[in-house]
Amino acid sequence: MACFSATQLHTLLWTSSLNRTSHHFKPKYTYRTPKFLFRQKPLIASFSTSDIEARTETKDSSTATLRELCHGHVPEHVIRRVEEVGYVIPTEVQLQALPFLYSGRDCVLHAQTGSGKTLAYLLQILSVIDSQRSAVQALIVVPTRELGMQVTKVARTLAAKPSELESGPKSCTVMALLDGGMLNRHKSWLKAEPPTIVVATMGSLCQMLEKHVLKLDSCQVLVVDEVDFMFNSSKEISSLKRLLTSYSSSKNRQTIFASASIPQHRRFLYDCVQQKWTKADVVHVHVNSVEPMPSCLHHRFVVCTKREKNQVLLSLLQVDSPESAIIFVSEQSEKSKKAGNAPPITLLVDFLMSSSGGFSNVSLLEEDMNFNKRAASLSELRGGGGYLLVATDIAARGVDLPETTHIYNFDIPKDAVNYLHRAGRTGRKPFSDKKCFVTSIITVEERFVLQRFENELMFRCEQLFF
Ligand SMILES: Nc1ncnc2c1ncn2[C@@H]1O[C@H](COP(=O)(O)OP(=O)(O)OP(=O)(O)O)[C@@H](O)[C@H]1O
Repeated sequence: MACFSATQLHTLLWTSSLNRTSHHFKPKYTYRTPKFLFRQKPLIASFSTSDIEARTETKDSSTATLRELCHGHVPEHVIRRVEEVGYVIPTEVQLQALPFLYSGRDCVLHAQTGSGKTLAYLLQILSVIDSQRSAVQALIVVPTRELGMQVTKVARTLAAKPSELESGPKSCTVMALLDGGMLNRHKSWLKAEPPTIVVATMGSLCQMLEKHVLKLDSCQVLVVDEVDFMFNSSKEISSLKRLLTSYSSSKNRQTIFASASIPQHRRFLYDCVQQKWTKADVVHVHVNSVEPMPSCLHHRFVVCTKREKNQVLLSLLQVDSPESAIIFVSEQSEKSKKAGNAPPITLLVDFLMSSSGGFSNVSLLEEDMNFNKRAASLSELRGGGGYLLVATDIAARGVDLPETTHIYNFDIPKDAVNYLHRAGRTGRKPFSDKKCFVTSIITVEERFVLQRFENELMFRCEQLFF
């Protein structure tokens, strides 16, 4: 149990409660493919990382640069722009996936959070599109507006001309078609001069497709980011299947799926081929398959009662004094909403702001905020300086705030996959091994749930005692 006094805060002792030496646990969601599925020659090319290395004629991973990897595939002005932005050395997933992507194969990019999957698929898009042509040639589907805004920003940054190139080819246009956006304006834009790349949430995309405003006849690349989340969402699944099969055909496009978590991936790959979401020779690029989370993450937990949680969080923040942190809070239940209770996230923000610790700079990100407020909240954080973001799980998928060093699970994630994605909001600097911290505040009853996550995701969690 935790007790809190100012003196104790400063004499806090972090003690490991775990003496386990081995953590070779079997992930719960390892899917055993029924033998009959692969009785004949496998329909699916599913390679482990080493298989891919063996089949890829890339340079030695320690010496290849992004320029060398992109040469002959990506236009020179895009390569220069990539370098100007600061991407010089490819990450492992980029090194493994780009040769397959450039060959036109459909790919499932399955690699840790923060491993650079976005740049991998954007480079492929930029290698095939013709910026002189006015037609939607690439479509990127994302689960949230936040991720959509972020991907749009990276795509626009890479598509812009390098600073020294004033003349030269016209750069391609990128449209963000995200829920809550100004869809009427987008309709006129789509009719007048279709953009080259569209980044869309499923809801907005379907509206445009159903009204025949958006046409996918010229779409050469379709990306579904956070694919497991999309297939798991009852709201998205039927539209997504329609997009993959009715609105467009896998024969006429390259299909790329990306996520850090693809539970039962063999089953998923089998479905991809059977349902014709991809072509039969789809490649599964699985990087770091034995270590689902970045190794620079240090996982910790504190056990306390529900009533002590606020105070424990405050103590942790005072002791850690993180420069930039995200605190994850559960969404308010429908029952609590109906009862007219204040959302737990707002109560927590109020508590932090009124606490003696002086957290005046607390930002908030949750589902019920309007589009502009949500956009403003994130761009403020990206503006530089330290931040303390209190968020629901809408910030758990894909959001890239590389300065985040600490994650606090004020409420325990609902499953291991959710833990992985929340934890993955930190440790997002590909070539840095700076330690980042993920701390869960749990009750005694929740300890076994956290233990289950440890087993499934193969990590060890250290208990903090006050
Ligand atoms: N080659 C590179 N060199 C340096 N930084 C890179 C490189 N590729 C990507 N990054 C940076 O790494 C961070 C994470 O990249 P990205 O958002 O694509 O991760 P992700 O694999 O999509 O993660 P998630 O699964 O959490 O969505 C970003 O800040 C990005 O700018």
